[in-house]
Amino acid sequence: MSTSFALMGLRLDPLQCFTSIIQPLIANCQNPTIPSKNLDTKVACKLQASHTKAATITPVRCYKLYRMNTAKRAAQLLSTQNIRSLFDSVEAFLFDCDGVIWKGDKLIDGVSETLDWLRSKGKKLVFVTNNSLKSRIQYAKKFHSLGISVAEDEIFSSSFAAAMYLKVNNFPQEKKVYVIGGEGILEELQLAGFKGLGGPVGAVVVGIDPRINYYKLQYGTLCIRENPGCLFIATNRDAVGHMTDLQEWPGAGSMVAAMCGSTEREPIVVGKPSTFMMDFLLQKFHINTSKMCMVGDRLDTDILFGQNAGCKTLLVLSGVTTQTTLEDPSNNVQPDYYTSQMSDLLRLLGP
Ligand SMILES: O=C(O)COP(=O)(O)O
Repeated sequence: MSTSFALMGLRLDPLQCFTSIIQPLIANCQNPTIPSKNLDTKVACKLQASHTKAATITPVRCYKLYRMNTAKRAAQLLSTQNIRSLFDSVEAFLFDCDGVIWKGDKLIDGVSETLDWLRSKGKKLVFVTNNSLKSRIQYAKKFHSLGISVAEDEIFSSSFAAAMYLKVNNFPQEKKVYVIGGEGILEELQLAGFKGLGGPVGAVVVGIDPRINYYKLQYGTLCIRENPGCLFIATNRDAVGHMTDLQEWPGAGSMVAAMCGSTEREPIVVGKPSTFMMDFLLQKFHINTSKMCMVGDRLDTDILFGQNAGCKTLLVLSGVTTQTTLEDPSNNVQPDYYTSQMSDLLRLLGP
């Protein structure tokens, strides 16, 4: 028998109740355990929040706690009062690139000095980008051309994630991968031993593609619809990005949406907010995620990625998110801190 829940005048089915209320609540709890996922009869989870004992809770109580929890956790403006505790508790800063480090090919003010200063203070620096146009090697060159020294293995791009997803899932080398996206994906696939041309196609990877056209959509659609078991992988679903300094342009989300429309399938997303890349990051940096701070300009990718992985989170307003969006009542992703741009770390704490 199926059950639905009435919350704030809305009727939610058990799955909606779980994904929109209980999951976010669990993500905010320190030590969650879910004894039962049998949502048809009764939704229950054990909650170990800082101020309550473990208890079985109903969806309504869950919702109230969730509201209390998020209300308490509204983002704090980064200031001289709170920055020290953040800084001292963090061993690694994870930086998103577009909107945090650069916009298009233009470096954001103060980035270079701030990164140098963080390194001089012994902080590990990691760069996590959803933009799949470049491979890790190409990103290292881009950093270099902008006067910043970053090693290839400090960069985690969604192009790399797409190739690693196939690798860890033992994608057969004899099958081919059709790519709607940029050179970065093809280069990472090649480095991982996969081929992008010929047939039979066993996976379609979709990322941002400035040369998207109807033929590519048709070929990708045919592969997914006609080849049994063909994987549909999206590097990311960012709505927009700063492909140039002055404007926001359609992001990979628009190409992925086109493929969802024609295939009537949902993709496996390997970029932020999925924590798939975190496993690779942890192989290099043996640091507990609670000692990491994810710095990003998007709530639904960067900040959610940080939160999903258990990192501290800092939103910068130098990219796509405005303070109005952050404070809008419809926004349910609250970072721990926010500030105008990443160089505020240096301004508030530096010499
Ligand atoms: O360009 C994009 O779509 C996103 O890139 P970012 O993750 O570096 O912000």
